Amino acid sequence: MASMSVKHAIAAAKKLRSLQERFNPGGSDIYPALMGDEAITALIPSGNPLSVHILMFTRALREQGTDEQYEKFGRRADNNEIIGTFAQTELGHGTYLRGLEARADYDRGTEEFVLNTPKLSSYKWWPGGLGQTCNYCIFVAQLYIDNEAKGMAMFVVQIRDEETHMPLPGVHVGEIGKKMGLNGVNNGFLGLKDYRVPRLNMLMRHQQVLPDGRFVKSPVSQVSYFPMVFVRCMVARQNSNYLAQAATIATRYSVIRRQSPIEEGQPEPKILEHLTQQMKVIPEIVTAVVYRLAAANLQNMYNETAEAVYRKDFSRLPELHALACILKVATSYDSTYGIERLRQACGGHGYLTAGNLGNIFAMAAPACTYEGENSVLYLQVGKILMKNWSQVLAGRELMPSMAYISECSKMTSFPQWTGSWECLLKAIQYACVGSIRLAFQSYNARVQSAQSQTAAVNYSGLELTKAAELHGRSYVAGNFYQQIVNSPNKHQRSPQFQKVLENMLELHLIQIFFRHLGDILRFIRITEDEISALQRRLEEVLKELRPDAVAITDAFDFNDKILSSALGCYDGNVYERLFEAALKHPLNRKSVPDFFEAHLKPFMKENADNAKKSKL
Ligand SMILES: CCCCCCCCCC/C=C\CCCCCC(=O)SCCNC(=O)CCNC(=O)[C@H](O)C(C)(C)COP(=O)(O)OP(=O)(O)OC[C@H]1O[C@@H](n2cnc3c(N)ncnc32)[C@H](O)[C@@H]1OP(=O)(O)O
Ligand SMILES: Cc1cc2nc3c(=O)[nH]c(=O)nc-3n(C[C@H](O)[C@H](O)[C@H](O)COP(=O)(O)OP(=O)(O)OC[C@H]3O[C@@H](n4cnc5c(N)ncnc54)[C@H](O)[C@@H]3O)c2cc1C
Repeated sequence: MASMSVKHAIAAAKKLRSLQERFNPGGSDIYPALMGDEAITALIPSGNPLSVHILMFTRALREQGTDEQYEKFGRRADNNEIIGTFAQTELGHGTYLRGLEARADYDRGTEEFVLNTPKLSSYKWWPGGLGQTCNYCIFVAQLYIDNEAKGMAMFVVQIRDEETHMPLPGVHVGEIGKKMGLNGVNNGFLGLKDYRVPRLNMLMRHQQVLPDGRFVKSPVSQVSYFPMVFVRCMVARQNSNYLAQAATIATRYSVIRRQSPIEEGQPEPKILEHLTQQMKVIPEIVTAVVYRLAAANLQNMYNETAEAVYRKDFSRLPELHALACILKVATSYDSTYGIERLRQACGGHGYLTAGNLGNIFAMAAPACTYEGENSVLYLQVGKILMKNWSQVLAGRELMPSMAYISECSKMTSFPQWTGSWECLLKAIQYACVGSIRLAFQSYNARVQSAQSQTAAVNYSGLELTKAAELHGRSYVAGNFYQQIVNSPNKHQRSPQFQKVLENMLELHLIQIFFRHLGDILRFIRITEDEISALQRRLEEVLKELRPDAVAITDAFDFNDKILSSALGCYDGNVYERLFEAALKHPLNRKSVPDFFEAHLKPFMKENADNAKKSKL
């Protein structure tokens, strides 16, 4: 499987090169890379062994290395002359970066770094492509000068001979084993023993070690985390894509499959006529659209911030970090749960490999873990919200994506309930700010009672993650509302198209309202009649969107090869394709399976003989 994946990945990387030359000759524009990776990722159901090379290795060389280091390593990596990965996570640590054990000791006598993974737990473990594909990596280690820890640093390390691909002396490298999915990625392990690299193999755009061993600190230590921010932004886009693929499959299947008359004596309807089926499928279509728009916004913010960082302007890093965390978590959680809901909406056939929903789930699910485990990133955002609440209390302005927090903090109570879109959006934001306030009271009380910040974060963790989740909902719903209601190109849309978009906004806001009704009722008084009115509107908007469901998913424009699903094929010949896939199963090559003579027949005969004996 790994070699097949590498073969496909190389073919797509060549396509990527031609895309790059067509779209942006000689440039390093990321979009062809992403499209290439999107195509590679979609066309290789077992995952792309070059993903981390494309998305992290090449970018770290560009963003963390000096111009000279880019010339020496980065250009060859961009040109796929060398293939690398990003080796940060260890067997013993993934989340807690300050606990990483791999070390780099500076030897001023030879102007080299001596790299070691001192214990088994220090082995790098998980990096994509590390097992067999890569001959280089970015090796993340704790930097030591005269045995004094200086923090994390990144090193360009060659791990295999470029001609023979043999591991170099001092390198212990291999595959970590079978996973739930992505088994074409050859995630690997890496141990280094007294492995020496020249001083100039440490990426030094932001921090330096001079020949005499003097250390020049980075102006902003977090800029070394920047490669992770990029992938978090990509996860938001990638996982909204996976959800869109699953929604396309389930929607098409739901208008082919007929089951259970709604009226006695009537013919069996398409299952998408059942209201409960509409509630399983249509909200997922809308969620895919909502996150695709949010991910595009985030991508633009990433590009602007990356350019600013290149100019040593780090001012927008904190906001990008907060948004990248919140969107990576929200899209990976909601897409993973959504794909499973869509699989279940396809009944038994949804469980067949030929439907491909299981594989899409297996591709989407690890995004809840990699690039920052989701609850850890929620806690990270919770901490940032605490800092921002202190700013609110001090009357200071907040970053643009948190401006609503200041506005809501000035409201002494929630205005008269109208049920309008603005009202629903404000309710979600108001509940978020109420949750932030409560979390802050708990957190601050702990800090005031002499608990350390880290301990206070831990013991306030449930409230911090709730506040973070509601902040994510507020940001995503607010972004969708702006794009539908206040977009500058709204007038270019046909009235019919605008109506479909507004129906999607209606559904998204009501769905989020009901999902967080408990959180909202904690801070806002809403009557039973007002809630029942929203229930009616939910049923109504599902009915309104039902006729557009297929057209919206067709607009995602996935061809049959990308969907790779007998349930979601464009021509709708589901049963013929399921049967065709079944007949291809190896067990159907013979009428009598080999195990009959070897196992089943003796087993049945032994039971029959025993039965006869017991009668005698
Ligand atoms: C479909 C189209 C797209 C095409 C396909 C795209 C596919 C994309 C996805 C698939 C690709 C590849 C496959 C998967 C690759 C996966 C690769 C990996 O997993 S790499 C390893 C990832 N590991 C992590 O993410 C580690 C998680 N841990 C952390 O990030 C940090 O430990 C922490 C943030 C949890 C804690 O940071 P720490 O410094 O230890 O401590 P503090 O929390 O106190 O933070 C101090 C200070 O720094 C700020 N901060 C933290 N992180 C960042 C950051 N990233 N950027 C900016 N600022 C940061 C934090 O807010 C604090 O600030 P203060 O002001 O001091 O409070
Ligand atoms: C498919 C895949 C691909 C990957 N690719 C790469 C790669 O290319 N390069 C790379 O370097 N890494 C890679 N990783 C590793 C990935 O980045 C880590 O698995 C991830 O960062 C989580 O760290 P961990 O595995 O140590 O989990 P842990 O941090 O051990 O998490 C276990 C549990 O502990 C909890 N926990 C941890 N810390 C805290 C805390 N402070 N507060 C509360 N709870 C906490 C977590 O929430 C979680 O529930 C990959 C992982 C996967 C699954």
